[in-house]
Amino acid sequence: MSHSDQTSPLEARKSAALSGTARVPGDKSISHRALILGALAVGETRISGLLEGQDVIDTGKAMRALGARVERTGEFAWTVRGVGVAGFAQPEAPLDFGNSGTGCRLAMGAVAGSPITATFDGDASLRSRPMRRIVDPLEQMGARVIQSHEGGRLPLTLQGARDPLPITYRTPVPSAQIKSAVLLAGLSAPGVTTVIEAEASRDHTELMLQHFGATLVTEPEGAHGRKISLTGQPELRGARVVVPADPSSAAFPMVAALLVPGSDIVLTEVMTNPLRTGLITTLREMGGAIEESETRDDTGEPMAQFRIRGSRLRGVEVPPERAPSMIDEYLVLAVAAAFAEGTTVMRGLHELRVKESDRLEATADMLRVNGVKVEIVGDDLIVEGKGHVPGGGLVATHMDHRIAMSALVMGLAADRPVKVDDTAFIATSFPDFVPMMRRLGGELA
Ligand SMILES: O=C(O)C1=C[C@@H](OP(=O)(O)O)[C@@H](O)[C@H](O)C1
Ligand SMILES: C=C(OP(=O)(O)O)C(=O)O
Repeated sequence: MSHSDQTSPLEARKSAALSGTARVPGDKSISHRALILGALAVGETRISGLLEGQDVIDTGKAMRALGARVERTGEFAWTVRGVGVAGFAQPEAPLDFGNSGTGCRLAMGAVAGSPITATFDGDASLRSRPMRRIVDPLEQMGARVIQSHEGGRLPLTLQGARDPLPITYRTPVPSAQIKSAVLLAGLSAPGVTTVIEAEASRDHTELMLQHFGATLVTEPEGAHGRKISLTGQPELRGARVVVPADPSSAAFPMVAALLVPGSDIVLTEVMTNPLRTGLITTLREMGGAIEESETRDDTGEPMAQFRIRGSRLRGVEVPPERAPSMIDEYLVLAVAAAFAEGTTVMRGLHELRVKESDRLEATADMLRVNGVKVEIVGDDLIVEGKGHVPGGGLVATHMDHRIAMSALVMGLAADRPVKVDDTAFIATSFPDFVPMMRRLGGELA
């Protein structure tokens, strides 16, 4: 992304009651998958509601470089003409995934099942993130790392397998990115590729693979896990994909409306896949007034409308098994916890350390510089809620969109303004965050 050399700070101030109706942009996870499966399918895939954030745009560019035809046909409307399973062309230049772990890791899986060699790269944040977790299973399937930076990090050159082997793989951590990479590579292997996860992670890849014509069976595994078996070498056929609004983006106006007294907002068409709704469960346990209506399930993923009203929140304990269903939402939950009465304990957050930034440390710093008492104990985050937040701090974004948005939400309700050093990365996942929050009444300047 070119914006890493220009920073744009912003300040959020205590705002009057938020009101209005908004639809946040399309879901990021589904948008990446629609482009990648469209590129692996035969025929045309028509996507509506695609997230036009930089992360997804970078995935679209990579699919083009691998031989797919990717075109924008209208606002949030895109078509992809795919090359078929294992049909990727050799890219001429390194594939640049910018800030996006999802785009990069899912594309690695897809490339691992094609007889080509591709170099994967990204910005300084993505270059610092672990890739061994992805290439380990892909090497078991026959792909080979030709070159990588220290510790298996980007830039990394991967040679796809000529004859990929189907494997059974137990993911070492709950991660939809690892699971998806193995399944996408498994598309070109003969026989059944199986992924076993001890805790279920988001299942958009599984649902969309079936929508594109693959045969896949999901069974329960233990108390919270799943076993997913994909039959290899299907003919994927281009399909129509309707992308619902992203619950991870909806989280920001949702928490803002709970925190700013007297607020009353509506968020429409928010995806409600149960593997993504941990934040809503938690905010309701804290006493948040969140009403769901107009639930629909006609486009492959469920969605609903939410009315959110200003609420007095109380501290809660969030169990570790809930983490996969709200992994990207802990930053903004920590903000809600800071405004609650009482202590909130969020358990089992080790995966937060390997996101766009070390989100465990960054969240603690964000709260501390704004006068909130917070502690990290092992993998747990403990926030002492005092019913209000002093604010007045400058928050370091660390190339992480969710830190920037969380800090700005905090500033809308804190006693004194909260400033972030750089808002540029918000464009990776929620390009119209600032104008949308302003339309709802948020004071951002
Ligand atoms: O598969 C996906 O679309 C994603 C999976 C999660 O990452 P992990 O698989 O690393 O947990 C999440 O944090 C990311 O924003 C999107
Ligand atoms: C972790 C995230 O994304 P990614 O892994 O795709 O960079 C996120 O959007 O919060």
